[in-house]
Amino acid sequence: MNATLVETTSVTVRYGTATALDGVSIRVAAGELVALIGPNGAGKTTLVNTLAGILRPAAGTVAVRGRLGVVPEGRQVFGSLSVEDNLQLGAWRTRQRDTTRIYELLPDLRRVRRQAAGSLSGGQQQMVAVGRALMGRPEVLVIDELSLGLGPIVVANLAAYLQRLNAEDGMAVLLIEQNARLALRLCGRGYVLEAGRVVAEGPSAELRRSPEVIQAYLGNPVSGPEGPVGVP
Ligand SMILES: Nc1ncnc2c1ncn2[C@@H]1O[C@H](COP(=O)(O)OP(=O)(O)OP(=O)(O)O)[C@@H](O)[C@H]1O
Repeated sequence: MNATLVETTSVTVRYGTATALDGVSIRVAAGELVALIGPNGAGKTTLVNTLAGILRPAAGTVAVRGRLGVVPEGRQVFGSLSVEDNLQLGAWRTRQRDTTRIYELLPDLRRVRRQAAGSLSGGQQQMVAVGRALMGRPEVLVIDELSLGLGPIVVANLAAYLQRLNAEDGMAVLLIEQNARLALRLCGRGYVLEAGRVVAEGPSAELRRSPEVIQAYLGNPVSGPEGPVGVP
């Protein structure tokens, strides 16, 4: 079994008296693509912020053993800064400021590298957010809603970049998504989070056959092997 990079064990997180995560245990090993799906309010962003160390669990443990990169919900690019400067900010930890590899991976960004990030489309801003996280050379990338507000072609392109990074660099990904169809196609394994609890987990192929998952998230069975992701 590959080394564990990210692991939560029975993690509970509260906002005041409200429990947002209730005994959540998940694991991401080196080289894995892992999906975490769930409806609005399930606790997905709370989990991301807990992994990032922004929130502290009331109970349980969080272990992050590899370099962690985070693409936060809503992208949070610096709108008045150029694309290049946004990417450079991602190098604060490694101080390796060479953006060549990022533009190789995300060639659409090269063309707009001098533009203010705030003037870009939603899809381009999401690429900036991904590129900025990649500048930290993460061993595991946590993405909070890759597909939010983006068209299917942009999402398919971004998914293909993630597959490439996973295949070429062995980067692990924890993909947190409301688009279950996309997440369970892209990732080999997944978790279903509902009302702060993991209610199902396993290989994506099994989750895609689960009547509960089909009813709640997919609408109809999704067949075929994992990726490459076409139209989500
Ligand atoms: N700052 C906060 N203060 C109080 N309650 C919060 C806070 N942030 C989130 N919550 C509550 O915690 C629960 C989980 O919220 P969270 O944002 O983690 O869910 P989510 O799965 O990311 O939802 P979405 O898909 O809508 O972004 C929700 O019931 C939410 O109302």
